[in-house]
Amino acid sequence: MRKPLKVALLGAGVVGSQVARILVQEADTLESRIGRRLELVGVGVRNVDLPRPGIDPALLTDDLEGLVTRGDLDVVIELIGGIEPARGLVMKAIEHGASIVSANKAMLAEDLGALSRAAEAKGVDLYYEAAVAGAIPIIRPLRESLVGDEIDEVMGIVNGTTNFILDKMVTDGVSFQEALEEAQALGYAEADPTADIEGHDAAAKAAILAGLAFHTEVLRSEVFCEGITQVTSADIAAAEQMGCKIKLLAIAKLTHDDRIIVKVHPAMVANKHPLASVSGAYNAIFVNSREAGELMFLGQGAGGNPTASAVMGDVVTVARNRARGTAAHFSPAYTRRVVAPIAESSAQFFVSFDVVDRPGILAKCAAVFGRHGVSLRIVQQSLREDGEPVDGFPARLGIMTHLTLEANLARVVDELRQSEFVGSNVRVMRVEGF
Ligand SMILES: NC(=O)C1=CN([C@@H]2O[C@H](COP(=O)(O)OP(=O)(O)OC[C@H]3O[C@@H](n4cnc5c(N)ncnc54)[C@H](O)[C@@H]3O)[C@@H](O)[C@H]2O)C=CC1
Ligand SMILES: N[C@@H](CC=O)C(=O)O
Ligand code: NA
Repeated sequence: MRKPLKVALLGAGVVGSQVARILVQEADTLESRIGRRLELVGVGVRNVDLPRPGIDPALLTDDLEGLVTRGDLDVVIELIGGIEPARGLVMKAIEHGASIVSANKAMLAEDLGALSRAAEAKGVDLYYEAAVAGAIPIIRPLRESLVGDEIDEVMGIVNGTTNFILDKMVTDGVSFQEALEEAQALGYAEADPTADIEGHDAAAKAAILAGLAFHTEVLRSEVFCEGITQVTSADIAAAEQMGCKIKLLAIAKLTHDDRIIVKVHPAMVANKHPLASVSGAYNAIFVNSREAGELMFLGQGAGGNPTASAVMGDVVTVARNRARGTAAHFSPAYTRRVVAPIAESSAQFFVSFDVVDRPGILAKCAAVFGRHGVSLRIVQQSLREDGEPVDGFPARLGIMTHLTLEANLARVVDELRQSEFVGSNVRVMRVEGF
């Protein structure tokens, strides 16, 4: 009989516990698919005394460094999350000859280049399908299936927690906080949910997607990022009135001068666009490429079981390579593309603000947009339903623009905020698919 492949697991939380279960329960099936048995030889945890159903207590250790440096490991599955100590442990595991499977987008968005080069130098694998959009196969399509094509744009919903929250607020009318607590209980949120709601998790995923799509290194710090904490129920109602849903989007696209824009922000998505109907913790990603045209990937973006599916897909692939004595190298950075500043990105916007109700005000407002080269697509005026003027401003204008530069829109908003005929509550939302 051929020797089993030795596997170590770091972290037995929401995802790690499911991966451990599958490794044990499905050992025979996995063996038949790999041609070698997978032997779980250690599970690195913080507290070895906690009961962990389905995991042999003898495998538990809180000495994660000792585990990854024991020298006989074939595969290390990193599921502790966060940048350190995860990065140091993964580097050590690579140095000691283990292939890596990780779901850790925070770490990868910080250091994918260095980790890929270290894995390549050592002749081991680095796979991370679960790091972006949970169960959805998107890393492999970008780095393998589409590598012969030219990608122009990647756009999608890549954070399950925020999609779950926004969806619940609309469909069940629950508060932001209630929806967040439910997402945490269901295992969708990061250990620190600020990463989800402030957009940092989506920004890390956007950096990874952009790097793969455009064959370059993109760091988390280069990604423009706005989360959903500033989205109000009034924004949600305004979006509904316009026939849209608010979604947190991650967008990476080529500019006309071969730079890239990488951004994460909430947007009003027209109901007719397929992203508007992506509900709960589902994620969806559009890829627009020159030869293939438009592709859409949809599935569960968060949760223990869906994420474990993606992790196990990588484990089987890496183990098969290992069994054949090979490794696949996907150094992402074939080129060095510049990430353009957000001010140079274009978008459609919905700008809403309170105004005094006087003859000629609409023209004055339109002139502000015109002065900064922003063309108007739809103009709506509504008097307050309760008839009560807000701070002396009885009417509210909602203006949807045509595609315009972020820098121009910022000048419009500055001027509106300084105008005596506009109230202080100026809201701006980017628009997609309208
Ligand atoms: N939960 C989800 O839906 C998804 C999670 N991920 C990623 O998978 C990874 C794991 O996520 P979850 O399982 O949800 O997190 P979790 O917080 O449920 O589990 C992480 C586990 O690692 C342990 N841990 C953390 N630092 C440690 C250390 N220094 N030493 C020993 N143990 C340590 C924690 O005690 C915890 O039990 C993260 O990188 C996360 O971003 C990726 C896709 C989806
Ligand atoms: N917290 C993340 C988990 C998956 O990456 C999310 O909500 O999408
Ligand atoms: Na994935």
